[in-house]
Amino acid sequence: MRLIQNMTSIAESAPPPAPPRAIRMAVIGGSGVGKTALVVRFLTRRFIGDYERNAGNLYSREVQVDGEQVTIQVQDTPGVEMTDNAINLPDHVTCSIQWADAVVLVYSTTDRRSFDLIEQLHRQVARSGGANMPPVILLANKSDLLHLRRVDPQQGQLLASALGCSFYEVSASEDYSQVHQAFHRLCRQLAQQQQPPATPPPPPPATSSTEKRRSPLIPRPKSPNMQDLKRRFRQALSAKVRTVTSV
Ligand SMILES: Nc1nc2c(ncn2[C@@H]2O[C@H](COP(=O)(O)OP(=O)(O)OP(=O)(O)O)[C@@H](O)[C@H]2O)c(=O)[nH]1
Repeated sequence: MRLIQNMTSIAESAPPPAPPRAIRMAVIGGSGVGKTALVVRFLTRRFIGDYERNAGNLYSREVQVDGEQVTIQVQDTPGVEMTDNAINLPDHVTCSIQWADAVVLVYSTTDRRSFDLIEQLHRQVARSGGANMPPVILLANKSDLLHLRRVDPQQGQLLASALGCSFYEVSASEDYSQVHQAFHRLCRQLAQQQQPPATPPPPPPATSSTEKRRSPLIPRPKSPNMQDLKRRFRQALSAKVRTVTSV
């Protein structure tokens, strides 16, 4: 009975399990390129044909990444427009770029203007990330609409290579596996980046040649223990008494 009580109190005092790690992604691109369709497809497997114009919804879902339970937060953003060769970046998009750990840039294969936006959007991400540039992937959506194609796959691939990011041509409406593969790869990339290093960092270099680092093989000098101190104290005292009595 007591054993059971003890076990219960141990179980009660155990710390609660840590919440799953969160991965934050922002999906950015021109208007109507299929940002919402892609996010919903990735998170729910479903393609829903019609959405209201996007005001910037945040989606959240727990998924398995390399065996680890991870919370993915995906920020859908309003479409970016271009006027007179300059992009008009809504505040929501700027904030989402700053917030995100990773960015998904999207254009539509049927919309040349959405493709032309990508370079400038990437520049914004780079400017915002500074030295900590977040990982980016480039998605060319609506690949099923062959008769309406305005951007060749090679052009997308070339642009992605120039920007140093991965490239996927996908169709939110026709192919779940492509969409999943693209987003999932980004999740893995992020999860690996966020892992603490597997090996301990190397020791700092010695500041001068005369300064020697303590080798783990050289034993530390022992500090005297209490027994030892008491013994030495008694010895000193009896020696003193002997000298006093001998005077
Ligand atoms: N054929 C086809 N249509 C798609 C695909 N993806 C999205 N669509 C359609 O494209 C339209 C726009 O899709 P959305 O997901 O609303 O695009 P968005 O980029 O979120 O749009 P905004 O919020 O207005 O910027 C919708 O009618 C979708 O059904 C696709 O892969 N293939």
